[in-house]
Amino acid sequence: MTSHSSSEKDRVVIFDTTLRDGEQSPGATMTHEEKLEVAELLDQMGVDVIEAGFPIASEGDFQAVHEIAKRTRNAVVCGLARAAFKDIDRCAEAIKPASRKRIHTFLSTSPVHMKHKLQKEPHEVYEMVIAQVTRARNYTDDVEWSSEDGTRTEIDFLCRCVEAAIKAGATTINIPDTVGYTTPEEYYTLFKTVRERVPNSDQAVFSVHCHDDLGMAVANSLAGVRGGARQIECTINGIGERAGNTALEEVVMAMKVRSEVLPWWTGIDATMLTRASKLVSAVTSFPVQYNKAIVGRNAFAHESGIHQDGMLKNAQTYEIMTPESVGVKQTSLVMGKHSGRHAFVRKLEDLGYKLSANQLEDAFVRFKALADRKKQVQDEDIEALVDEEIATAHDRIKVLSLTVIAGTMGPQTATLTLDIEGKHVTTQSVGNGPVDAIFNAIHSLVPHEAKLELYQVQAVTEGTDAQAEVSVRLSENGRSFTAKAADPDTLVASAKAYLGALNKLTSKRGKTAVAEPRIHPQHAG
Ligand SMILES: CC(=O)SCCNC(=O)CCNC(=O)[C@H](O)C(C)(C)COP(=O)(O)OP(=O)(O)OC[C@H]1O[C@@H](n2cnc3c(N)ncnc32)[C@H](O)[C@@H]1OP(=O)(O)O
Ligand SMILES: CC(C)C(=O)C(=O)O
Repeated sequence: MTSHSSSEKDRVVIFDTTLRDGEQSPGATMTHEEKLEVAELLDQMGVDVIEAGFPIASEGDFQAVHEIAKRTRNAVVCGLARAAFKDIDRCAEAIKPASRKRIHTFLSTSPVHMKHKLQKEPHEVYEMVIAQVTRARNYTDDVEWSSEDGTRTEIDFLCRCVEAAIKAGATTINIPDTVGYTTPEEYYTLFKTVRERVPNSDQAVFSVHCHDDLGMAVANSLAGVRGGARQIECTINGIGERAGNTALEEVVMAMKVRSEVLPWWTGIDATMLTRASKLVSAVTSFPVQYNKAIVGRNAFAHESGIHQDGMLKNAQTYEIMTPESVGVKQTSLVMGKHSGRHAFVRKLEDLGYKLSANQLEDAFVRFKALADRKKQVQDEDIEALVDEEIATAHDRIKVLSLTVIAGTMGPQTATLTLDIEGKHVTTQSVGNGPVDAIFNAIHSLVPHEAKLELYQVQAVTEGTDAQAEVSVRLSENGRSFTAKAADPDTLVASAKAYLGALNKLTSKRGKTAVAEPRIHPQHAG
C-alpha cells in the first residue's frame, strides 16, 4: 500500500448516485426517511456530490431532494432533469435550499436513442442541449450535462454537443456508458479524444458514469479517469439500473491501494465504507453478495488452512488492504473443512482452551469430521466439541457405531456397538421411539440400575444442520450424574450423553459391568 499523490490535478470528484440511479434498480425503492439517512452518511463520509433524486419523477422524489438540500452540510446536492424546462424548473425548486447545488440535465446523443426513443433529428437534439443548459444556468452556476448513451454516439456529433454544452455554461460534462457496452481501452480513448478535440474542454470537469452489464464498470471508470475525467459517478454496493453502476467502495479503494498505478485520490473516508454498504443494503433490502469486493462478508474472511496459516504469520500474505481501512473490525478466520491445525490452535486459544498434544489431535480429527458434515463450524460448535473431548478423555465406555431405524413403520430399532475398556460389544434393541431404543441398547450392554432423570435436547447454533446438544441426568442410590454431548445427529448425541452420565456413574462405582457381546433383536430394556 502506498500513499496517494496530493496534487489537486489528481483529485477525483466522487458523485454518488445511490439515491437516483441506485434507486432505479427494480425493487430498491427507499422511503423518505431512509433517503435522508443515506444522504447524511454520504455527506459524512466525504462524497463530493450527492445526486439526491429526479424531482420531476414524483412528489415523493421532489420532497426527498428538497429535504436533503436543506440538511446537507458539505456535499453539493444535485437533482436530475431531462432536457425539458418543466424538469429543470422543478429540479431547481427542489435543490433551492442547498448551500451548494447542481442541476444535472441529460439528453441522448446516440443514433439509436435519437431516432427511436426521442424521435428527434440530431440538429434538434443539438439545439435542445444549448437551450436546456442555458435554462439550468439561470438557477445555478453548477450545471452538469450528460450525453446519454455517450459511448454509442458518433464522435463528431458528441464533440459538437460537448462544445455547445460548455459554451452554454455546463461546468461538468458527463459521458455515460449508459448500457455498459464500452471497454477500458475504448473509454480511455473516448475521453482523450473528446478532450483533445473540443476547443473549450478545459472549462469543464469531465465525468464517467458506467454501468456493469459486462462487469467492467469499475475498470471502465478508472480508464476514463486515465483519459482525463476527474469525476466518477458511482453508487454504494454498485446498485443501479439493470446490472448496476460502478461501486463507490471499489473505485475508491482501487485508487488507494494501487496508487502507484492509479495515481488519483478522493476525499472519501474509506473507514465508513462498510457502514455505508450495510445501511444501503438494509434500506433497499438488497443483500450484498458474500464475495463482493471490499464490503462482502467474505472480503476479509479466510477458511483455507494454508491461507489461515499465512495470515497468522503475516497478514500481508493474503490481504492487500487492512480490514480496518474500510471499517471492518478484524479479519476473520472461518473454521471449516479447509482449515488446518494452525488456525484450529489459534481458535482454541481465542476461546480460552489449552489442550494437551493428544487432546488437540483428537479434537482436530473430530473437528474435521464435523466440518465435513456441517456447512459452517461456529465457535459454539468447537466449544461443544472440545468440552466433550475434555469430559470424555478418560471415559471407559465409548460409542463406536450406531444405526437407528426410525419412522412410521416401526419398531424403532437401535444397533449399537460400544468400546468398553477396549472390548467391542454389539447389540440391537427396540424401543418406544428411537431414543428409547438406543437407551435400551446401552442398558443391555452396560447393565445398571440408574434412573433417567433428565433428557433434554437443544440446538448449539441455528439452521437445520446445527449440532444438537443433548443433556442426560442419571441417578443411582441418591447420587445424580449429568453429562452433555453434541453432534449434528441428535440420536448420536443422545447415545453419547447417556454414556457420558453412565461413565461418571461407573467411575464413582469403580468398575464397569459389561454384558456379553450379543445381538438382542427383541430387547426392550
Ligand atoms: C439513463 C437514465 O438513467 S435516465 C433516468 C431514468 N430514470 C427514470 O426514468 C426515473 C423517473 N422517470 C419518471 O418518473 C418518468 O419516466 C418521468 C416522470 C420522467 C416521465 O414520465 P412520462 O411523462 O409519463 O413519460 P415516459 O416515462 O412514459 O416517457 C419518457 C418521455 O421522456 C422523453 N425523454 C427521455 N429522455 C429525455 C430527455 N433526456 N430529455 C427530454 N425528453 C426525454 C421520452 O422521449 C418520452 O417522451 P414522449 O412522451 O414524448 O414519448
Ligand atoms: C442520466 C444518465 C447520466 C444516466 O444515468 C445514464 O446514462 O446511465
